[in-house]
Formats: sequence, structure tokens, C-alpha cells
Amino acid sequence: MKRTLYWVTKDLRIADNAALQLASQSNELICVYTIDKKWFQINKFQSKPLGEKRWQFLQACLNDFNQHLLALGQKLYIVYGDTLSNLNKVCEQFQITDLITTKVPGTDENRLLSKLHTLNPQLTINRVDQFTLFTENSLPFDVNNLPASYSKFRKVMYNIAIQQPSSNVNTLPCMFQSAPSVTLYELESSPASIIGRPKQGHIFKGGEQQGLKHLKQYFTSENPSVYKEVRNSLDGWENSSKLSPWINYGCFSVRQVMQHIKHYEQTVESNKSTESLYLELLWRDYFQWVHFKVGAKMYQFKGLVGSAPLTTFYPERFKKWCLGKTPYPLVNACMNELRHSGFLSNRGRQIVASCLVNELSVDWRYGAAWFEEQLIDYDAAINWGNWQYIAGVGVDPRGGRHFNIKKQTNTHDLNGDYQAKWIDKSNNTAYLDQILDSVDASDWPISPDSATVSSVAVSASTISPVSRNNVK
Ligand SMILES: Cc1cc2nc3c(=O)[nH]c(=O)nc-3n(C[C@H](O)[C@H](O)[C@H](O)COP(=O)(O)OP(=O)(O)OC[C@H]3O[C@@H](n4cnc5c(N)ncnc54)[C@H](O)[C@@H]3O)c2cc1C
Repeated sequence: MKRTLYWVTKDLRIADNAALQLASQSNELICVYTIDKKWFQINKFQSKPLGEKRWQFLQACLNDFNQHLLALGQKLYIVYGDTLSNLNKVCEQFQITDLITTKVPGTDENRLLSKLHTLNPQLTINRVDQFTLFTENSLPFDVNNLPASYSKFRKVMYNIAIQQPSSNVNTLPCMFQSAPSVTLYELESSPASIIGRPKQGHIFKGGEQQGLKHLKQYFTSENPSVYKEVRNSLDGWENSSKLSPWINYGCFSVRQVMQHIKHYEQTVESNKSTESLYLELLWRDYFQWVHFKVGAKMYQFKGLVGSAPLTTFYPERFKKWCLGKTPYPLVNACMNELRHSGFLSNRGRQIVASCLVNELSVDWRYGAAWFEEQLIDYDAAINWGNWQYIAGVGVDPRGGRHFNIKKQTNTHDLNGDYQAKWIDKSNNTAYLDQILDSVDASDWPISPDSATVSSVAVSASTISPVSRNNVK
């Protein structure tokens, strides 16, 4: 008799969901999504793990998934609090024999599963390998021998076949008779009203249904044919695929995305742009496997290379960077977009991350944690992996990236349209003076008489010396 707990995490979909397929073979089933109270608390990097924009997106995803489960005679239970004790209570209350969940690289999740197993030694834990393009078994190497750079990984993986998406689940086993005692609430049958949508910027609507609609729209447009030429633009819905928020909550699988790329290549066009899109998905996979391999090192100051960057924590610089109040208008525009909309282009992310590390000499982990709070498409491996890469402590064999802000402004926003769009209209300079005076004026890298805070550029001599390669 299989009494199964399906712990739903980054797999909020019915299609191509091998974990749900496996759960469908149980005798009795309960589907649970855990919301940890820590997600809403300020952490040691002064940010919250879950900000408002992603929380709204997630609620829509949960509602959508619940609708699908209801149609199959099941429902999604949401439990709130301490994840380990909540899962443990569900296991005890229903005498769970099997736990099914999607295998993700997060260190918290993995630690939690081993503790849960210690508390419930009878429990069989099935971690379903479906978060990446390739399963661990299909890698031609052991994860511990993962190639040391992305280019090596790409060479090895390029021609390896990717598994086709699986068929949809049509029936699910019956529910347990009573609701779990830890239930905070059941999702209503009507979709949650989404409040506080950004007035500007891209709108992402959570859930499998909306995700598949967007996936279809992107691949029935001509945008995949020109992706490579436009992907570095700072603005524009059509300049990149905008698939990331749905991929990261598993509203569709990366294999489904790959299927669309292949179909586009077979029926419309196969060119450098369609290849480039695939190569970005491969980057995503690479960061996931790096995270599987290195575990907690993903979040350490010294990163994967084991040597500390020449940066530290300056509260005022960090605060001004978060609020888009640095001396760099392009950086400010990007940070305003991120804060107001929960999204930022890849080039924007690279520019602001480089600025925090190289111009402001701030510990990269504070920036990564701020991104974690703000981004709708936050993913642990991709976010912390990219930050490490820019800070020179990650998988980059060339050691760090420094983006020349003036050059980036001339290349990507010569007419200033993007900066005008995201300028902070409040123009609250009194607020700036207050911060400058009251926090730690001495740590701000502009000498007090050199400029007003809104001036365009800081001369190199006013910046703490940080040796960096690869100024772009
Ligand atoms: C400092 C920094 C932090 C980042 N944090 C995140 C994050 O938390 N979550 C996230 O999904 N992406 C992150 N990225 C990568 C990238 O910026 C986003 O994936 C991309 O902007 C999402 O938009 P898109 O779906 O239109 O991407 P597209 O350009 O259309 O790319 C398609 C897909 O490829 C993958 N991809 C694209 N660029 C990268 C990359 N540089 N590294 C790994 N995978 C990539 C994503 O899954 C993306 O959805 C970060 C990049 C930087 C520089």
C-alpha cells in the first residue's frame, strides 16, 4: 500500500511532469506545497529570500496548478511555517510510505530531505530528475568530474540527445480522508486576485496555462530567428525569450522549451540565433550541475576558487545601489527597473553586478541576495553562479568581469531612452543627503566636494583600487 506525499516544488505543471507521473501510481496521495516562514524574513545579507513580485507570481502558479489538480480529483495543500516540521507532521499524520519530489540542487532542500529521512526511517524518498535538460544518468561523466568551464561542458554535451517530454497525467489516486493538521489554507477554486502589478515594465502572469501561452507565442513569432542579434538589448519584450520565470517554477520544463526550439528549426529556420537560444539553456544546465557538485560553496564569499575578492561590505554604497542612487545613471535605471518590475535584461544584470563589485567594491553576496529578493525569475544556481562569475570567484577561467559603464551606455542606450524610462521621478535629493550624512559618508567613493550625487560618472581615481581583468 503506497501512501504518497508529493512535495511540489519547482514543478508546478501537469505536462511533462515525471514526479506527478510517479505519484499517480500510488494508492493514496496528498500534494503539498510548503511556504517557509524564512522566505519573508530579512537574512544576513539584509534582503528577504522572497520579494513581493515573485510572491505574486508564485501565488498565481499555485492557483493554476491547483485548478489542474482539482480537474483530476486532487487538490494542492499549502502549508506555512517551518518546512521540515510541517513535512514531518504530514508524514506522521498520514503514515506516509513514499515521498516524491523533483530533484533540485538547493542545499537547504537536500539537507531537509536527509533530516526528514532520519525522523522517518521507513520513508522511501524518490527524487525525480527532471529539472534540467539532461538527467544525471545521461551525463557522460560523474557530476564530481563536471568540466571546469562552460565551454568544455558545451563541447561534451552539444550532440547528446535530450529526452522527449513525457505524456500528461490523466488520472490521480484518491486523496486522504482528512486534511492535514498543518494546513494553513486551501487555495480557493477561483484564481487569486493579483494586486500591485508594476505600472511599467514587463508583466509576467504565473502558471502553466499562461506560461504555455507565452511559449507558443514566442515560437510562433519570428523572434527566435533574430534572438542572437537582439538578446543584449536593455529593453523590449521581444528581445529575449522571457521564458525564465516559468522555467524556474517549472510551469513548463526545459525539455518542452527544447522541443519548441527543435520544431522551430525544422519548420521555420535553423540559424545562429536558434542555436544561441539552445546554448543559453545549456548555460542554465551547467549552473545547475555546478550547484549539484559544489553545494554550499555556491554561496560562499570565496566561491569556487577559494580566494577572497578585494571587496567588503559598505552599507551606504549597497543601499544606494539597491535604490538606484549611485553616481551612474545607467546603473540607476537598471536598478529602478528591477525594483519596480521584478525583471532586468541579462545585460542590465551584468552591468549592475559589475558595478557593485568593481566600482563600489561591495561583497558580491549582498548583490546576489538583493537579486534573490527582487527577481521574479530567481533561480539559486543561475543567480549565485552568475554573480560568482562576475565577481571572479566562479566558473570563469578568466577571473571576473568588469563592464565599462560609459561604453555600455554608449552601446546600449546612446539616446538615453532607457534611462529616461526608468529615471526616479521623485528626485528626492534631500533623502540622499540624509543617507550620506547619517550612515557612513566616508565610505562613499565620491569625495564630498567632487560632485553632486547625481553626477554622471566617477573618475577612476576616486574608486578603491580593485584589480580586474576583462574590462568590457
Ligand atoms: C548577475 C546575474 C544574475 C542572474 N540571475 C538569474 C536568476 O536568478 N534566474 C535566471 O533565470 N537567470 C538569471 N540570470 C541569467 C539571465 O539574465 C536570465 O536568465 C535572462 O535575463 C532571463 O530572460 P530570458 O528568459 O528572456 O532569457 P533568454 O536570453 O531568452 O534566455 C533563455 C533562457 O536561457 C537561460 N539563460 C539565459 N541567460 C543565462 C545565463 N546568463 N545563465 C544561465 N542561464 C541563462 C534562462 O533559462 C533563460 O530563460 C542572471 C544573470 C546575471 C548576470
